[in-house]
Amino acid sequence: MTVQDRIPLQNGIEVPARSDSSTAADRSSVTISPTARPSLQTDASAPPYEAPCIEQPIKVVNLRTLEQQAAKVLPEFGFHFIAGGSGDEWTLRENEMAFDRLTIEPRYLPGVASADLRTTILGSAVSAPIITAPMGLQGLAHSSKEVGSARGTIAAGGLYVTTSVSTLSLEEIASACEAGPKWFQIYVPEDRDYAREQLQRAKQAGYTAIVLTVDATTYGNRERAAMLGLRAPPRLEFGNTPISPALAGRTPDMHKTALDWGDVAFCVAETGLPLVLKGVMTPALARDAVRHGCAGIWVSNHGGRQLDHLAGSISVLPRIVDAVDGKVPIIIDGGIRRGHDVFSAIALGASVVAIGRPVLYGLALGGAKGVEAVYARLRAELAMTMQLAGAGSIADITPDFVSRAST
Ligand SMILES: Cc1cc2nc3c(=O)[nH]c(=O)nc-3n(C[C@H](O)[C@H](O)[C@H](O)COP(=O)(O)O)c2cc1C
Ligand SMILES: O=C(O)C(=O)c1ccccc1
Repeated sequence: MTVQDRIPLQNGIEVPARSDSSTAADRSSVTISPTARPSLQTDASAPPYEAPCIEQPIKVVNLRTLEQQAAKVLPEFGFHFIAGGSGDEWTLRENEMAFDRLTIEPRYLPGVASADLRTTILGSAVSAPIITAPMGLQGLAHSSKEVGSARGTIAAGGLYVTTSVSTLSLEEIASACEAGPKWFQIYVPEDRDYAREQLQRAKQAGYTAIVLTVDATTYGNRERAAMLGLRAPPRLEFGNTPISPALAGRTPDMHKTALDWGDVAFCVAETGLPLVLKGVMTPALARDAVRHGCAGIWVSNHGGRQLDHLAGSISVLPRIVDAVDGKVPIIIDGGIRRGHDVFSAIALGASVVAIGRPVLYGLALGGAKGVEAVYARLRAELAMTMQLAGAGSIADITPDFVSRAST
């Protein structure tokens, strides 16, 4: 069996032939760390990594085929880092498959002239219930890095979530969001002083909520690079290196493994900002989060990149909605590719959805303009779904619109 034969084919994508000339010995140094710290290893002897740099409006037929378009412009390592999941990639596939098992029950003759997609999330107005999920190391996707995805998101009327493991600094990204809504997602650093500095910088830069990701206390079992023999870049840029001289030498991707509710309280105490808990997959955690004062629940399995064999995120949403009982808003991500996926998630009780990989594919293909085109396409599909299903506004999208496919 060749190396390529072992790669699961996702959405019809052919695994490209290896294009570098590294030896097996070189490749054996490119291992993905089995611990959370650091998250990804580099390969000092690999050739420089060159991300796409074209800025252009792009044609988005739909968000699913975008993956194949992006595979053509991204270096192999970057493409598989973005597209891949963990382990057998079962959860990665299940995220989309779980949406595919849902059906819509239309309400005809509702007298709806056109659909109004606008809504709000934690006090921020958005043009549609669609926001950008936090994603690390966007320098792998495009030379404009997070500035491109942030500009595209804000231009589309979305909300941008900056990750603490961004290529650019959280301040540079905040500037790119200008007056648009922005949240800061933190991987709590092991060093308390550095954690405090990051949180205070985020508040200072104008982020209006903290997202605390709980599903990455060690790095997931990502096998694509090893299976394909792909070499990691010689270095990975992290933009949020410490500012205070007392913290010199602290690495942005040294994350605390022993996360607990004390970390939730710490983030709230340091900033006074609303805290959204990301990675909630059980009603029990959702209930606890509400009890501990979280302002929002983010249902996510990290796009199938962390613990494999977690359920598809839409499968757990109804039970989490019941547990939360309307006390705080719910955000959901994972496999949202179609307007009817957004519609179903809202019908089942989410306030907004977040999209991950499609934003990076748009970024790779056209920079900020590419991201804007991704949003435009998904928004257009949602508007069409609402019009045809008979929902005039986001508030109109009630649970009776969705049922399980009886196949
Ligand atoms: C390349 C990449 C990097 C990611 N980095 C982060 C991160 O830094 N923090 C985080 O909470 N989630 C991270 N995620 C997970 C996303 O926030 C999100 O949960 C997931 O991508 C949603 O699924 P989707 O890609 O199917 O839309 C990352 C996902 C991708 C694809
Ligand atoms: O790849 C990821 O999913 C992720 O969360 C991450 C973590 C550290 C650096 C870059 C991305």
